[in-house]
Amino acid sequence: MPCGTILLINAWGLHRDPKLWDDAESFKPERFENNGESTESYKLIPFGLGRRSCPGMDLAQRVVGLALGSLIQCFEWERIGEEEVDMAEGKGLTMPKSMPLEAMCKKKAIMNVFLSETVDDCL
Ligand code: HEM
Repeated sequence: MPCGTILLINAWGLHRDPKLWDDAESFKPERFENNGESTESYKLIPFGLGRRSCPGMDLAQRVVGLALGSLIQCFEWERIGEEEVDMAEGKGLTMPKSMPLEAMCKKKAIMNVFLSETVDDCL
């Protein structure tokens, strides 16, 4: 390979390779349970690897977990109809959904306490 060649890693392909993953296309968060202790972690590179990997990785992982956890804890979520959510990928570097996600959410009882306390605190 000539000196100065720019090499791009196909993370999309790597993350779906059936030679690397058991049941590669399925959502199985439990497969990462022991991630920190295993060399398996090098198969998952959403933040890149090495000297130029994402410096915001720790922040992003905390914020995404916190935001997702809050949405699940504070709201009941439902599909808008009987059909499964269409997870087809659209075009683009950031893997947008081809169909926008539409869902219904209803605040859980815990939110009444939270909101009334917040309002009371402001008065
Ligand atoms: C889910 C959220 C995020 C993802 C998936 C992500 C992913 C990435 C990836 C794949 C790279 C390129 C790494 C490489 O070239 O090998 C990168 C670079 C970078 N990211 Fe992130 N990132 C995220 C959030 C953030 C946040 C929150 C910050 C800052 C607060 C950040 C700052 C940067 C910077 C400055 C670079 C360039 C690093 C360099 O070129 O040396 N990122 N990110």
